Parts: sequence; structure tokens; C-alpha cells
Amino acid sequence: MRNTVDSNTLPEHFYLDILENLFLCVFVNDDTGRTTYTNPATIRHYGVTPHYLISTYPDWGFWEGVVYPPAYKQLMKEKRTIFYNQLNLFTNNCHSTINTPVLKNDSSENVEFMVQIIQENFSTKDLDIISNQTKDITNLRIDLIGKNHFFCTLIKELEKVADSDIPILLLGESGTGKTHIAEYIHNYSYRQDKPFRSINCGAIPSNLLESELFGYISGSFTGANTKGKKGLFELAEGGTLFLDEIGDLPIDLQVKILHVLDNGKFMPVGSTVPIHSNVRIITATNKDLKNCITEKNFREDLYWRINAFCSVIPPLRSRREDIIPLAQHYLDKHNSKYQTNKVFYPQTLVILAMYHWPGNIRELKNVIERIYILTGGNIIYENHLPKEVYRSNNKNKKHYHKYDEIIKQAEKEIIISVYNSQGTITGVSQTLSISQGRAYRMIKRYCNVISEE
Ligand SMILES: Nc1ncnc2c1ncn2[C@@H]1O[C@H](COP(=O)(O)OP(=O)(O)OP(=O)(O)O)[C@@H](O)[C@H]1O
Repeated sequence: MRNTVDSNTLPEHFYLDILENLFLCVFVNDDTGRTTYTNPATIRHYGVTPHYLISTYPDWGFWEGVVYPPAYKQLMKEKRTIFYNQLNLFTNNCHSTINTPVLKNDSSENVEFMVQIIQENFSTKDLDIISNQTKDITNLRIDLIGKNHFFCTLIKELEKVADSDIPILLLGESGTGKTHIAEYIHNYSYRQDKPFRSINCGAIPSNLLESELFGYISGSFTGANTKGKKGLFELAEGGTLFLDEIGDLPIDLQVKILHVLDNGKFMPVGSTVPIHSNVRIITATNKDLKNCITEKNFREDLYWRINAFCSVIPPLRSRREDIIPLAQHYLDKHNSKYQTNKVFYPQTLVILAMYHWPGNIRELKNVIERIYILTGGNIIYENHLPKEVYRSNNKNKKHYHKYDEIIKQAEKEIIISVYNSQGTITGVSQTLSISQGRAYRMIKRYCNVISEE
């Protein structure tokens, strides 16, 4: 027996609810191409609410340089349903798109409006990443925003080693999220209920660093607290100690850290009694440690000890698809903290996504905070952006359409950074899951030196 529903009995909002909850993105455009309706799936696809897109045209404003190719002109001409793949230039994702014309109910057969349905293409692997990401974000106390494939793979690898005690070395430019990721690893590990402590080895005078790390006993030096003081190794007992800017650690303290890693014991300043330590060590630097070793500023034995597992965190400009979600995330945080409803004007997001972010996520976070405060109304326009971001727009725009160049630049940055950390063709080939031949060719193309293996 057929299951039938009498559509006349269903209230209007029933259809609207379906549209508004679809995973697919739906656009309705009038015969001039102007968008008259779109559903909230735009937030997932393009990082903006429908509100931004109503009344925009497919070939200017927000859409300029965002998707390729536009298809409505062909549809107006041919007046038939068109199936095509469209490239989202922000995310490099391919969208399967179906564009259907609805013809006027008269003899003219002109197009009255068109309905476009857009679906992002997922591979099984991507779906797995998405479901796991959701699980991670809800389970853990850390908001780790990122959908870039390389970044997600890196996080998955770190999750696998999180529960072991092996030391992890995080490399990457300043502001890429090394401290944030160290905290994420801690929260993902069995040590999550124990303390997470961190210290920037480059920011503390070397004469104070030893007592910060290992503590001191009473009367060990002039000006010291008479009761003595616990150091970070003791305060982090059972948990994780994150040593940021490890490349700036004075050489005498490098010996002491190596000793704790090898023997699980340390000695507070002024004491002769060793204290047992059960702490997971995560280190980070944006320095080239191999270079520091050559210049005799870093001990090679410590390098190998902390480098049991190494990850290179990519700069934000190499994972552009993360820019809009991060910007939206920080804006949402301010909105919920101050109970406001500020939104980005579409072109503002385009400029944010195109900027090169030398200060990485830290810079993006600061920019969002600043424009949030300085914007009086509810809409954040492009001219609210700081000058350096706003002005870079025209310069970048010229290059933005050169898709191949962007891809080549991203490839170059990845190869250089992985080669710098791995140092060998095999290392690059294994890290990036590419053949040794391909790794060899790319290292030869992008790095000046090819190491003999
Ligand atoms: N994936 C992410 N999702 C959300 N916020 C992030 C993410 N990565 C970093 N952040 C935020 O960006 C800011 C900078 O990150 P973080 O301090 O971890 O960078 P860093 O690489 O350790 O910098 P530095 O080398 O200068 O110490 C922090 O406020 C952090 O919370």
C-alpha cells in the first residue's frame, strides 16, 4: 500500500522548516539573478548567514572570487536544468550544483525564477573527520577550530599519541596555535584531570628560569621565599608541562631537562634530595632547532629526546578555509559574552579570507576583538577592518584569481616546513603520504638542498 500525504493538510511552515533544516544549500534567484531566498546551510558552506546573501547577484559583491564558475547566465539562455561542479575558492572544495529554471506560466516561456541546490562533496574520509571533530569539540574543554584537511590529519595523529607519554615537539610560526594544541593534547590524554602547566622559556630571565622549573628550598638564595617554592615540574605532577620556545632554553638548563626526561627525577635549587617526577613533556618552538644545534646553542641529545613525535603546525595562510570559521567563532564568543548580534558584512569576510595573516590565529583573534569593539552598529563592514588588512585587499585580489599560483604557494610552504622538520626525503614522503619520487621532486623544486639518504 502506498503511503500518501495530502499536501493540502500540511501547514506552510512545514515546508519552510524542511528548507531551513536541509543540509543542502538552496538558493532561489529571480530572472535578473538576484537572490530572493536562501537557507541557513549557507553558514556551513560559505560562513555567512542567509541575511548577507539576500539581494546579492551571483557575479558581484560577496560572490566575487568565491565560487567558480557561475552558471545562471547559461541557465537563463538555455532554460534547462544544469548539473555542474562548482569550486569554492575559499575552501578548495568542490560543490555539486543543480540549477533548475522555473518558467513563467504564459506563452513567453521566459524564466520566472531559478532554484539552485548545492552540495559540498565529501569523501568517506572527510565524513569521518567531521563526525570525530564534533565529538572532540563537545567532549573537550578546548575549542579547536579547523577544517583544513592537512590540519585535521595532524590533529588526528596527535590524538593517537596523546595517551602515550612520549614527548611531543610542536613546530610552527608564532600564533599558529602551538600552546592551544598542547592544551588540547593534554585534555585528550589520560592526564586530563591532572594539571596542565606551561612556561615560555624565552620570556623569563635565565637566572630565574631554573627555580621556576624546579623550585627551590628555603634559604637557597637571597630574596627567596623563606618557605621555599614549588617549581613547575612539581606543580604539574601527574599532568603535562608545556615548554614553549624551548629553543631559547639556556644550555645549562637543557642538561637538567634532559636529566628529568631520562631519569624521571629533578633537584630543586639548593636541595640535594631528588624529587620523583611523573610529567608529560610537550615542547614548542618557531626556531630551526637543527640550526641551533649547528651553532652549538642547542644540545643534540636533548633534541632527539624531545623530538620523539614532531608536528609542524601550518600557518593560517596555508589553511585559508579555517579563516572564516575562526573569525565567526571569535565573533560568536563576543556576541554571546556581551549579548549582541553583530554580523560580518559579506565583503568583510572575503577580505579576511584573503589577508595573509603574518601573526596567524593570534592576529586574527585580535583583529576580531578590535573590530567588534570599534563597530558601533550591528554590521561589521570592510572599512571597520584595520588598515593593514583592508588595504591588502586590492593587492591580494589580483592574485586571488590565479588559482594555480595559490595552490603552488601552499604546496611550497608545506614542503619547506615538513622538510625543515623531517630533514629527509623519506621523512617528507611518510609525513605527507606521498611517494618518495614525488617528495624528491618537490623538495628539489622548493628547497635549495636535497639531503643524500
Ligand atoms: N585551532 C584553534 N581554534 C581556536 N583558537 C585557536 C586555535 N589555535 C590557536 N587558537 C588561539 O589563537 C591564539 C594563539 O595561539 P597560541 O598561543 O596557541 O599560538 P602559539 O603558536 O603558541 O604562539 P607562540 O609561538 O607565539 O607562543 C590563542 O588565543 C589560541 O587560543
